[in-house]
Amino acid sequence: MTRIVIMGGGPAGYEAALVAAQYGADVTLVESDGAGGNCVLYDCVPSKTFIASAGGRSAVRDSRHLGVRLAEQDVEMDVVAVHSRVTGLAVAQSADIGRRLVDVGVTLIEGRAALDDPAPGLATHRVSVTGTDGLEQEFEADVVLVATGASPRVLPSAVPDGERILTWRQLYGLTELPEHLVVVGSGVTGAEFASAYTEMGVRVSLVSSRDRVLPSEDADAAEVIEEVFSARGSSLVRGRAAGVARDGDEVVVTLSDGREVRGSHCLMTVGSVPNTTDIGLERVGIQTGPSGFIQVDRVSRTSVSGIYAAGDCTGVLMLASVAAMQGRIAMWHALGEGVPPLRLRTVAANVFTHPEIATVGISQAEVDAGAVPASVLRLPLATNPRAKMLGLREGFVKLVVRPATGIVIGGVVVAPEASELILPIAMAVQNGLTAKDLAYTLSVYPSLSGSITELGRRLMHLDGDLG
Ligand SMILES: Cc1cc2nc3c(=O)[nH]c(=O)nc-3n(C[C@H](O)[C@H](O)[C@H](O)COP(=O)(O)OP(=O)(O)OC[C@H]3O[C@@H](n4cnc5c(N)ncnc54)[C@H](O)[C@@H]3O)c2cc1C
Ligand SMILES: NC(=O)c1ccc[n+]([C@@H]2O[C@H](COP(=O)([O-])OP(=O)(O)OC[C@H]3O[C@@H](n4cnc5c(N)ncnc54)[C@H](O)[C@@H]3O)[C@@H](O)[C@H]2O)c1
Repeated sequence: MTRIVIMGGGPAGYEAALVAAQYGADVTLVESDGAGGNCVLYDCVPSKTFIASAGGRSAVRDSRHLGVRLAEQDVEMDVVAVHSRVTGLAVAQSADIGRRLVDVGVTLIEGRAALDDPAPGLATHRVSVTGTDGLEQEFEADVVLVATGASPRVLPSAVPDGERILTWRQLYGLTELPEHLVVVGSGVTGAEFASAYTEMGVRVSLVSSRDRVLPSEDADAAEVIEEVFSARGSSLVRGRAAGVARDGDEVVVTLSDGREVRGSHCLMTVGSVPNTTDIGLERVGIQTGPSGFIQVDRVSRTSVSGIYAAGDCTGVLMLASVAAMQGRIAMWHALGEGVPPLRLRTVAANVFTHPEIATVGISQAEVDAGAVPASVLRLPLATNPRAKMLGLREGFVKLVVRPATGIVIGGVVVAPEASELILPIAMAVQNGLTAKDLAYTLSVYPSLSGSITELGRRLMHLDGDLG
């Protein structure tokens, strides 16, 4: 029986464990904080649960246009209830995952694991574990998966104190909503929290070191978010934070050009660093890149035979879905299953702002840069009958289609619940469907997804079939 030790129980680790157990391997999963890892306990799950509460308030505000009379200022956020729902749900989901792992026969150990081979180049590996109870154990393994995730990046000049200068993991300890929140960093994490707090009625200043929020996302989508953000009274401050300090009941964010942004609280969202120190990588000869990420190939192999790595510790698209797939692929590969290498081109991703931004495949930026020949068409949701009925004014659907074949290679949806609407486009990208395939699909009338089939109709001539 193949002995597998998995270090870390986030999506990469626990999904790998489920696959390995299904194949009859002897699986030990070592997790320091709780099954589900950071994803479930501190990052993805808590943030999306928090955002759901913000969405409740937005729904009340947005229903004004529909004739519902309820003053926005009368809708109060019970932040203690919100936070306790967030943490309660995270803990419950972690417990569910833990039970599932034990049910399928995985040995779950609470503790910190490190590679502990006596010398590099051995065929089997050794993992030492320091249990949360202080107990030391050693495990022999034919296969090891390193899935230790990542942690919030801390700037030496802006060290979180857990009271007013916070990482996203410390927000749920607050007993009141911030009066004025300064969010430093306008990547996905920063934009999501800036949006959620804005929707909750908090004044937000978002410090962005780049020309725009969400520099890696579709430019038209980022523009919509910036417009919504300023329409709700929050502000975007362009500049790089050089330091953050407390001044009585205030926080002062000093920008590199000397300007200051003051607020009641500061949320640091300046990225993540991989948890790859003190886990014995150098001992077995595993190389990390300049930022400390473990380098892996598309079947999750590290440079050392028998040791795989998956998820955020590899820096390959830091998403739960990708982490989980890397973990599964590692196990299929290690256990001799024929496995297709990881494909990043078909990953659907979503930014949970209000409205949401969902994307898949080739971006317009790649087309505009000449990297990929394609036609791009955008349809504002304002033209969609269902959007009109719902009173939606912002948002759009965009398709990226190959000329000559009409094959759909990318798309963007900016809409409430864009995360749900992106699936037909993701299926088209995954399966090589054409604009014509979308055009011939009967969507519900009236529906937001009707804009996707309508875009297909407008682009169907690109398949070169003059019929
Ligand atoms: C605020 C935020 C929101 C996000 N929202 C989304 C989202 O909506 N959708 C999405 O797809 N992605 C989202 N992500 C990204 C997603 O959370 C990560 O990609 C995902 O958590 C990666 O999973 P992982 O298994 O690699 O690691 P993690 O979830 O980080 O889990 C790794 C686990 O390993 C443990 N560990 C570390 N070292 C050791 C050791 N030596 N021994 C034992 N255990 C160890 C850690 O404590 C941790 O519990 C979000 C990220 C953030 C920061
Ligand atoms: N909905 C989701 O799927 C979701 C949500 C959150 C995070 N994530 C993933 O997690 C990963 C990390 O995202 P993230 O947003 O936490 O980090 P990030 O590294 O993507 O963004 C951090 C931002 O902070 C900026 N920054 C750094 N130092 C700064 C300074 N001193 N002053 C001002 N700005 C500064 C950077 O320029 C960057 O734009 C991404 O891969 C993301 O996709 C996904």
